[in-house]
Amino acid sequence: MLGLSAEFKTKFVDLLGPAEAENLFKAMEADSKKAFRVNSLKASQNVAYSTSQPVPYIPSAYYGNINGQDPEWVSGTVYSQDPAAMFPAFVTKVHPGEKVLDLCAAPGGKSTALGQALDGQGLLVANEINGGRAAILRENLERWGLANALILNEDSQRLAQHFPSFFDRILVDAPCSGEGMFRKDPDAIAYWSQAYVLKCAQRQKEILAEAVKMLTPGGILVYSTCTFSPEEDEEIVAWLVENYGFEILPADLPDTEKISLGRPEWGGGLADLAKTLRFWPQDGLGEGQFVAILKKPGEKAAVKAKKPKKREKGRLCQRPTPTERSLIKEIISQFNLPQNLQDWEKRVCVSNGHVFIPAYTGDLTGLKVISNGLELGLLKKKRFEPGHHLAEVLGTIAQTRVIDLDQPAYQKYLHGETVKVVSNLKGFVLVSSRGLIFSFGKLTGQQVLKNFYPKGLRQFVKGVTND
Ligand SMILES: C[S@@+](CC[C@H](N)C(=O)[O-])C[C@H]1O[C@@H](n2cnc3c(N)ncnc32)[C@H](O)[C@@H]1O
Repeated sequence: MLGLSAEFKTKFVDLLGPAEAENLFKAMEADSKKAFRVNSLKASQNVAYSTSQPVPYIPSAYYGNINGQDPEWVSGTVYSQDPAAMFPAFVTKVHPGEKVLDLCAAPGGKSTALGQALDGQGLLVANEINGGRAAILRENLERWGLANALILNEDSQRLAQHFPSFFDRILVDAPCSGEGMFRKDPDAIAYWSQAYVLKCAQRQKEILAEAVKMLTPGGILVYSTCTFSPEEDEEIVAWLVENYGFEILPADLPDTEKISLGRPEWGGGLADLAKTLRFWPQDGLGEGQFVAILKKPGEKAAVKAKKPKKREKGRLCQRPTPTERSLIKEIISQFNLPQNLQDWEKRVCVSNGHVFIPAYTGDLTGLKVISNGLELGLLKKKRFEPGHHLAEVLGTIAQTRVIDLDQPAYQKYLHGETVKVVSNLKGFVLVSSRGLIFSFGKLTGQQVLKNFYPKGLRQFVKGVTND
């Protein structure tokens, strides 16, 4: 038994009527639905999981459980996600080349989908206010093979000062009272009260007020929560319409019993609230979710990034010396490069030995940057060592310098051991298992594969998310 409070039950009996409320309470007692998305950016999407039960509407998404030790997860070929939580990024309808902000991004389920839709062109800014969660966000985005993401650990107010009217699309997947997560996370039940719902609603308005400033006129704001309370859903959307003149857009999904609509009567009678989406556990698609698509008034105008001052520019991007450049090239040129990295020599920067290709070249002064673009690797004394992020990005196209490990060798490698292999290759190679690239390694003359799987990730192998 979940132990729903009397206050919660009374509230939802009043809202839904006794019969429908009983359906909701019953569904909350059932097992949660598990699903995963397959990463269309990766060269091999050959996953060993069953794909016989697709999630409706979402491309390459299937019901089923995944294991965080499997090469599918470790190589960023799949992401474990609640099926209903796949919809906010899907209905954001990102196009390659756009500037997209995921304002409340960690652990990154929705950011992986937004970045994937950009297909290597344009910019994804993924922001998370909590430092520990921002670090996990970085791991998940790197694993996904995204080279064009700027990851920030900021508060929405400070972000808004840097990016006025800048983004074409913004997703605000807001912190909420989490009623839709009750069956996955019983702690959320203990935490729930009507006072907490109202506190969350206030925080959502504060975050959204900053998001509005960062959206270009005519831009798209997608607002989502994983909660059912109208104070955090329809009422918030009605507030956006009333205070900022947003237009509510339809999601354009074919009718289905598995997706319900927003309730105009729960948001002051605004008829267009019926264009918003509600996912209830009793509808059988996934956990609880609310999604609204909103268009900001005005015509789109091209907005350029704030240029860094000359002094800052030099600090942000120092070009490698000719010697450093040839050390980097010697390694990089051994691998096939995806289209968006062909011109890496023109864009490469060095900062404290870190060699990277920035996703964003505008002014970032004063912002907490977790990572900017693609980290190619590290310059050490007279050598260049390619980084893990690069291995994940190289996994997006076919490669020839690859050592594929069988299951026992793969397990050893994940735990940081060296493994013996039979190969004529020497030096840096990509390492895969079941054909899924997940790391760099270095082959010595003795056919020993030295381990380059990052130490921090070795502990995180079990850390599969399901947000
Ligand atoms: C619902 S979760 C986001 C889940 C995420 N979108 C995903 O799909 O993986 C909300 C996140 O917002 C963060 N958050 C809370 N207040 C914030 C703020 N003012 N600005 C940015 N993020 C915030 C929380 O730490 C939490 O990680």
